[in-house]
Amino acid sequence: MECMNAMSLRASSPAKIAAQGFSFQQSLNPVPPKSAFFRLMPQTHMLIHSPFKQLSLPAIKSQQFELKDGSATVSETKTSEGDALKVKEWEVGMFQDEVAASQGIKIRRRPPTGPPLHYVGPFEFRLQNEGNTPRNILEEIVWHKDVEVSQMKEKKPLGMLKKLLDNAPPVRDFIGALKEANSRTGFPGLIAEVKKASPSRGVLREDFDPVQIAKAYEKGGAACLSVLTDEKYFQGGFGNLEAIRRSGVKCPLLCKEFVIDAWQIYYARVNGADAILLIAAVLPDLDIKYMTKICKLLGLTALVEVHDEREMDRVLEIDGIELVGINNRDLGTFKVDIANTKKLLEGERGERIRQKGITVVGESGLFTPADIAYVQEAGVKAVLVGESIVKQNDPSVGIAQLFGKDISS
Ligand SMILES: O=C(O)c1ccccc1NCC(=O)[C@H](O)[C@H](O)COP(=O)(O)O
Repeated sequence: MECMNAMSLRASSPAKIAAQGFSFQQSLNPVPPKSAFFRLMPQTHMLIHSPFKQLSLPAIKSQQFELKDGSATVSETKTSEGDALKVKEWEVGMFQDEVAASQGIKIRRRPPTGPPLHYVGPFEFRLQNEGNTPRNILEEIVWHKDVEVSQMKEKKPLGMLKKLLDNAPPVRDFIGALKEANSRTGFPGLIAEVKKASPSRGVLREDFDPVQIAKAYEKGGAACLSVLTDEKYFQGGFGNLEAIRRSGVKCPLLCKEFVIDAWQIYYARVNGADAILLIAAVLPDLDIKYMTKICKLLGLTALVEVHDEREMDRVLEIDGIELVGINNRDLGTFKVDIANTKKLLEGERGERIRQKGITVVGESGLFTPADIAYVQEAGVKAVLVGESIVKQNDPSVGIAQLFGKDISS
């Protein structure tokens, strides 16, 4: 399929490059893996063409060659400091993807190859190819997030967020609230999701008032709330998180985001989050490790989400993880199967999780008391539920129906 887009390049600046991807690692690790991400390809560089960012053609005068695999390369005839930084930024991206792939992560963090260019008179076109087209919805979300976050960071740099931290509301104990609810009710502690829409289910609730829904959840006995902050794919927002926090709702709040950059953790904290989601299908081990440390530094709980055995095994190798979510939904295909929770908690793996004292959350596709009993039997101490309760006229009644019992007191 042919897609006609103006040629574009990623915007880069030393600050942006420093703030992207590895910045937090550099700040915490005195010896960053320089050799890896400052490795330069001699003479010839592929250019990144972001499908999301249309920027003016920079001052690289280049000659184009088409490779056998269909990707285009250009050889520079003139370089500047800015151009060199763009190359480095691309290399950081490629390095991240290589590391991620070696850990079984299929989600690429950014379009890894530039599309072939075609010239028709004065116009430049590009063809959609495997390299510049997201493979599934999760990859599309992550690529979009990459652009969104760099724009947000320009408006509110980390230094500004750090100053705002002084006035941020105190953090509440997310895991403590789940455990307390579990021992009080005998059911898994409920993380009730404030979600207007999702890519798999479309709009779940037209009359969506996040504060009203949050209050109903609290009244119905939710231990914690999960607030979708992604605007494009879930019709959520940080405004919702902030408004719920300001409304006086006492349940600790999970910022349900697609985190790809440590900056987002600070941003979540400033906007009233008590916990944040880290998705193992997106983040390599080192990112999870350092982001977990940043969460601890800020007092936030990290909910590390896995979907399969390999992701669970990776996460179990990382020290300091206290809360793990097993998503029953495959975020690439949307297939939901609650047996996934059971599968990942069986045998030696389950034993290891218990030994490590990790609290496990069963996530997605829970609709009935039988579903709750099934994942509880499998070993979860908490559940994360969206659709089945957010769709009810009165979400507090929805909670009672989900558990087959009033769990509010
Ligand atoms: O739900 C989706 O369509 C989706 C697509 C891509 C990434 C994440 C997605 N959902 C996040 C979740 O898994 C759910 O919001 C959450 O676990 C609650 O699930 P449910 O109770 O089934 O609404």
